[in-house]
Amino acid sequence: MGIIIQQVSKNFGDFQALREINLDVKDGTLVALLGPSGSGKSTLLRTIAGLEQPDRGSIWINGQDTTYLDVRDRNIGFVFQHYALFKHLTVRQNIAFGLEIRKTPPKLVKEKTEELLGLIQLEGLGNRYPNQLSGGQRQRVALARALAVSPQVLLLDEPFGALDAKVRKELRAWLRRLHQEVHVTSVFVTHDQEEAMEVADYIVVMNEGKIEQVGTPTEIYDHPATPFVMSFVGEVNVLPSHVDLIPRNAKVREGAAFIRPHELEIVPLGAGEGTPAIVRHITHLGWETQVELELGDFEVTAHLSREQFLPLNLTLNQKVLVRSRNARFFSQVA
Ligand SMILES: Nc1ncnc2c1ncn2[C@@H]1O[C@H](COP(=O)(O)OP(=O)(O)OP(=O)(O)O)[C@@H](O)[C@H]1O
Repeated sequence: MGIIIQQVSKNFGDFQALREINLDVKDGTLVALLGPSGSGKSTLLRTIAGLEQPDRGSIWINGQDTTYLDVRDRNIGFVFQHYALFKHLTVRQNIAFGLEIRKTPPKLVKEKTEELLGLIQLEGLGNRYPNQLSGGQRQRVALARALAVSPQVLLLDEPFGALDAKVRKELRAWLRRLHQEVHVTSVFVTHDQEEAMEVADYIVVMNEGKIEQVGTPTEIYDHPATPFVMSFVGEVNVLPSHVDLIPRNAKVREGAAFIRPHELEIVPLGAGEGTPAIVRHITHLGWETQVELELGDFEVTAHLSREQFLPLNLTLNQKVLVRSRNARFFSQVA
């Protein structure tokens, strides 16, 4: 079951926001729509929700054709970037709201509300008002409110976008655990590749209204299907394929070579094979060090772990050798 999107296109005037999207979101999975601003992520999410109508194509939710079904009849839970809690209701009343307007018996409302307060780990804060909560707590309440009515599908549009980096990171881990408990089919929009990697079972990479690739976080990172995906889901050096530092065992193809910074190795002069390079900048990033190197006409960026970096004793303008453990080739550049 889950969500099946078939040949969905959507125009805003002359602008094509979605181009023949085909996507299968398996039942009970958490899928991230990842892409740069304007790539069509929110439009696709809003189309699944019924807040936008596709111009062509169809959307099936749990076996039902919902393409033209009213938004209220889709039984979808929605969480937006900006907390849409009712200010004049307490946390408990906010969570209970959807159940009460559905005329759920009071005993059931109470049970469900307490269960959800436990699930979002805010048991002690049920009587507070939204303005007495932190941003992260408010988003947890928004999620509980969306889950209260047992939606068939949960849609989240940059739910942690307005929060600071530390809280975002905590909430990602929390959402992952929560999803493992509730297993509702969920689609999550983000432009943050780290967030998508950490939270999702599958990532859908979007660009200019099209899907570039669908895969697990590991598949997307290790086997990017296009230069766009390779560049979007992590840093990358793009070099002409004839450049020397490409590993000998790599099958050199036409086009450009894509090398991740952590795939580069630095070797002291005389200590092995490699392409001569000059150290131009060293930046300490905490758990790793970024070294920018000049190789004739090109610059490359290497990321070294502390263990790799310290024994090298690198200094600015030092001559070194550089080589790559890996490279991928694409015929066109992103
Ligand atoms: N109601 C609308 N009318 C006209 N153009 C729109 C409308 N909604 C979206 N668009 C355009 O469609 C494109 C895709 O927008 P969308 O919001 O889906 O992108 P996104 O990938 O979610 O970007 P962001 O991360 O910035 O939210 C954008 O160029 C946007 O300007």
